[in-house]
Amino acid sequence: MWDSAGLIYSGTYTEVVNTNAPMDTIPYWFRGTRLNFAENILFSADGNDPSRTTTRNKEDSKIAVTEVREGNTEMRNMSWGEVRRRVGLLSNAMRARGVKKGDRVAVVASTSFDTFICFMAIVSLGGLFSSSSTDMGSKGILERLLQIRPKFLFADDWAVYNGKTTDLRPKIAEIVEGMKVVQEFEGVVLQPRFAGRPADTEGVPRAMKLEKFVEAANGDEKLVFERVEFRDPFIVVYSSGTTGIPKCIVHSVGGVLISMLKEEKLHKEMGPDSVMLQYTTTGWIMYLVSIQSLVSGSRSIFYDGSPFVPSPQAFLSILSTQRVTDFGTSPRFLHELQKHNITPRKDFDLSALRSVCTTGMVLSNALFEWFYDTAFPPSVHLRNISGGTDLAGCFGIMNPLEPVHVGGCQGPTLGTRMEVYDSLIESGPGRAVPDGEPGELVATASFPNQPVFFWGDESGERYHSAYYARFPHVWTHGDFIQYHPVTGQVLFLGRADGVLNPSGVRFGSSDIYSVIETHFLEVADSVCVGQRRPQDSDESVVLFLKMKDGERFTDGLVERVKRKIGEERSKRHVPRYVFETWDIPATVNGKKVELPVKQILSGKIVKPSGTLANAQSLQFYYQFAKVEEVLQKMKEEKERRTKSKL
Ligand SMILES: CC(=O)CC(=O)SCCNC(=O)CCNC(=O)[C@H](O)C(C)(C)COP(=O)(O)OP(=O)(O)OC[C@H]1O[C@@H](n2cnc3c(N)ncnc32)[C@H](O)[C@@H]1OP(=O)(O)O
Repeated sequence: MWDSAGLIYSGTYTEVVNTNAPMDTIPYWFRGTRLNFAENILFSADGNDPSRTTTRNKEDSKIAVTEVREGNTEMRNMSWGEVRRRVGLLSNAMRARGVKKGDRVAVVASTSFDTFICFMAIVSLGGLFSSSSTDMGSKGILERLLQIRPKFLFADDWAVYNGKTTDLRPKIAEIVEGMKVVQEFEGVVLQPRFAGRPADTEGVPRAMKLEKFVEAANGDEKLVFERVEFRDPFIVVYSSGTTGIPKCIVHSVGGVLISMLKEEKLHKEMGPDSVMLQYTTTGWIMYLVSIQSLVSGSRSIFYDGSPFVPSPQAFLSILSTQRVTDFGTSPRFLHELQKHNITPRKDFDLSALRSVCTTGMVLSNALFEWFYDTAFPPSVHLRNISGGTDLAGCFGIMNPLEPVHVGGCQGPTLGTRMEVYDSLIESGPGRAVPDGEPGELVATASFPNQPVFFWGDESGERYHSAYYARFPHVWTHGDFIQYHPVTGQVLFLGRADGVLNPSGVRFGSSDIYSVIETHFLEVADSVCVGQRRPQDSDESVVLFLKMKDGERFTDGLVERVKRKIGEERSKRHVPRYVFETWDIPATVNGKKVELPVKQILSGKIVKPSGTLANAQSLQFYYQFAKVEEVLQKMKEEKERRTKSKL
């Protein structure tokens, strides 16, 4: 890949990687080379000299990015020339305001041009970019920002989603208040959601408008790229587990670039004529995917808003009007189309469309069938992929050389030694299962896009325990998988941990527990799991509350819990069901155990592990495998009580 990828870099390496170093020591790849992320996105390499750049396939007048806002009424193009000029201007403004290599700039914003320009500007200086979406609550955002301590926060002034317009300034003001303790934080830059109509900064302390911020560049649009070492960091992304604050996962410039080029060139065959529309918010790793397609000179369309408003058809019409070649979406979106009998191939000109990529949750077999039987032209490549934030890439991925079979992903990604380990082995050296049997997804050798560290985790302990605690020197990803014995496709059978995943939006149960622990002192303990039974098309989040002695579980409490989670995290975090429980399974060491509860709710019979201190507690949860019956009983009970009161 190094020789053929077309990277822009300087320096040379003597060793690709030390293959004798265990992967948990995060071996150095391509040591001695220097490169810049933004430079590789904004230019192409000169074929004769990789340290020189050209604008080949990225000519000044060619359209680089298109911005489409909910409802399709706001649609704008930006050429490569303008992108470069605006990145130059903003990066010079940042430099003039003291931003330098290693500094962090965060955004809370939509997938707009402004966010993209900001991303490129900070990384052109050798700084780190980090984005959160506007639907996140201020508490969740602060948990991230207080860890990474950005110099500036770029934030949208307004958001439009589901037909609703929200003034984000009160939320931003709360964030600024929370950031008081961060010495290096210089303030907020408000990005205008409505082009040419920036909101005033009143009510938001330490804020200035974007147009004011760029004045510091004095009109200087010249781009100067700081080439950094291959494994220097350029982005921080986040994931939450079952305990503690979010993990701030730091990825390296070189690792992600080479992995991206591998995906774009070999797995996806993207080129300068490709047009990519990836539906995402800035809070998901798919945002990086919407940027990565630019590396090969493709055009990327940034959509902002709900794909269902004003109608799924309005959203789908972008595929034909913009001649989209590669569309990225989610199983949940395809399911909605199927549910509403929408057949894109009948209603739209999809002659440009080459592929539809789905990710985030398992794509059901029924959707594979529907996709080809009913919905999309047979020539379109259905590409289901799986990977994640932790690797800014994929484990299971598309393969243009082989057929698509129903279920899972076509195969493993190149350059990553992915294996399946026996899931019954809980610790100590792992063992690969015989071919075709299910087990834990692991990586047994270093790959370039391993994250380099977690921000703020000086000892490396959190990093180590996130991936390497189960099997020594082996990355355990947390997915149960199986290679199909005949086709070799990778079947994803579910998460091996308590990560929640409704509609493909992932978050950790700790996001929920911290809200309960902070605001609901009448609750003694809680357990939050995802329920997805064979008959369910999506995962439901179910929260159980154990009340303190003498405290009552009431409808009012449920309502307050849901409201608070919505405010502090996001509406996407709000549990579908909240029930009372009497006991929460825990290990003999007192650690709450979610997995058996999740499995029971999802219709499985669980053999309790010997490490459970209160195995009998599991019995209570079996009734919720038929949650509809529980709800019906509760309703009847309530009616009976109301009647007897009357
Ligand atoms: C390689 C890998 O493996 C990597 C990955 O997995 S990356 C993760 C990939 N995941 C995905 O792509 C996720 C796919 N899912 C989706 O895109 C969305 O669930 C969906 C768009 C399909 C569903 O949308 P939806 O039905 O509107 O629900 P959702 O978007 O969840 O909205 C829920 C609530 O949040 C609100 N909301 C969402 N975004 C908002 C925003 N920016 N501002 C304000 N409110 C917002 C909505 O208004 C809604 O509230 P109301 O009910 O009061 O209206």
